[in-house]
Amino acid sequence: MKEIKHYINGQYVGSANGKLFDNVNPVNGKVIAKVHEAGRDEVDAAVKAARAALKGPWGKMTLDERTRILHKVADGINDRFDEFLEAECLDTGKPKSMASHIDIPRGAANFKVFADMVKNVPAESFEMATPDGSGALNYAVRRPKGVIGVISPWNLPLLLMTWKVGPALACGNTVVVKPSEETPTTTALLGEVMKEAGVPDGVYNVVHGFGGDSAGAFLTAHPDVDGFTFTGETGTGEVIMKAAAKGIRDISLELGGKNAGLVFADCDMDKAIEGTMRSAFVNCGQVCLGTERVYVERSIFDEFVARLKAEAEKLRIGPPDDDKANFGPLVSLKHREKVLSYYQKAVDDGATVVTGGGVPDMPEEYAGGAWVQPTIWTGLPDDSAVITDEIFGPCCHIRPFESEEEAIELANSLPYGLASAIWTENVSRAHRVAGQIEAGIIWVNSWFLRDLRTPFGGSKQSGIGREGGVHSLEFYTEMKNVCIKL
Ligand SMILES: NC(=O)c1ccc[n+]([C@@H]2O[C@H](COP(=O)([O-])OP(=O)(O)OC[C@H]3O[C@@H](n4cnc5c(N)ncnc54)[C@H](O)[C@@H]3O)[C@@H](O)[C@H]2O)c1
Ligand SMILES: O=C/C=C/C=C(\O)C(=O)O
Repeated sequence: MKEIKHYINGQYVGSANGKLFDNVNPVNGKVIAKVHEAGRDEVDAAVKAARAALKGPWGKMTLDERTRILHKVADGINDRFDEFLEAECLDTGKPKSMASHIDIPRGAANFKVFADMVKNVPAESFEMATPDGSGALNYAVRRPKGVIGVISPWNLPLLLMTWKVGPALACGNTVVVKPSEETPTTTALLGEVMKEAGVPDGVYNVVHGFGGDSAGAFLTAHPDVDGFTFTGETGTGEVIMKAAAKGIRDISLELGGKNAGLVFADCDMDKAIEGTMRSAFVNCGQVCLGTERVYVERSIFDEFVARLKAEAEKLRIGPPDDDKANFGPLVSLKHREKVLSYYQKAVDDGATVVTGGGVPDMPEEYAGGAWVQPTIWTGLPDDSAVITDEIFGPCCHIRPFESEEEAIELANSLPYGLASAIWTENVSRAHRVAGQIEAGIIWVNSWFLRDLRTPFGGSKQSGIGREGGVHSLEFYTEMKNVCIKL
């Protein structure tokens, strides 16, 4: 059986404690690899290697050399596109048609975009007067933050990990990555690409394992890590924030959401249906930006529900290799248990199940997989846990609203504030509503349309800080002001 090892100081190494855990294919429940679980020793070795590389070749490299190497990393991902695609789809079960358009290309783009960006960011300077009349000049320079701990989730594994590693390395930092225990493979494979591209040993390190009392906790407790960037659940974010407080380490947190879609009667219904379909069901609903609460203006409510139901029932469930399939399984049976508990809760709370609500019949070979039906509800009270909790499954609840004010109030009613989608052809309304929604990312007549130069992150309990564009550079560098008395 294939083994997935840590990548430390440019070498693949196993765990000294001999602990291995299963990597399971969610399409059929079969074990596809055994993964080494890091103990404190491996985490310590990875942090030491990262510190040494920072002081060594990586820290001494010119910006030109560094960014040229990062372009080679991007090219290396593209050269081995099929291997990355296969690995990502085995770990997650997601359709190849999706991963080949989103996950893998973004894995490469995350290196290119930030490599180019760091070369083009101006520094500040201020001239000032002094009492003696000679004046002074201030200028700011950016320096790498240091060793960065990267902790990433399973839903878009390569995309979300490289979204952090790309800018971190472009800014001259070194990293220790702890990928999700559910999806270790592409993060491990990237080590080979780093080596081939000429990234010095110790710059990119990977330790595998779980969160609490395992690699994740050991990494966040390690005193020689200078900052942490984390994407995952809000509750985990709180734990990591506490760990980072020890030693006053900086954090960037991209956390959970319970995003609202607002559909106004003046929308283009075709666009609203297409976008809401994607936002509720793509990646089997496992996208932090996804819409689990859909609010629709009363006059078009019945038509919208009927059309979304018709489209959801056209989704084709199947494994990654099925070219026609656009809907895969959830990431694991454990996650399915959670999603199904909300499907049950919806019924208990009096929902009308418009479509789905259970587990689809699958052929024998996929019976052990984490399959679940795309599901739409109406009729739930606003305080049902189905409406207030992030489910992270292929489901949404649709509720009518009477006025713009009510729609905004409903959208803002939860402690999350990650993303929102507004569907209207009225430009004034679009600006007005976008201005009042409490979320870090607002899409108007679109969803998950990404320009990597833009600020990305959540407000309220959906995160702290922004990544993307210069905001990533803000987090991954320390600014230093030099004041020269003339
Ligand atoms: N805001 C965003 O940009 C964004 C993007 C994608 C996913 N998410 C969120 O991620 C969640 C789904 O991902 P998940 O289930 O993998 O999240 P998770 O929080 O369970 O795990 C994320 C990572 O944290 C690690 N971890 C868990 N406990 C830890 C601990 N005590 N110390 C250190 N590390 C620990 C895990 O092993 C994993 O690598 C959802 O809530 C989703 O909304 C947010
Ligand atoms: O599941 C969450 C998706 C996050 C997407 C990004 O971080 C991105 O597109 O950069």
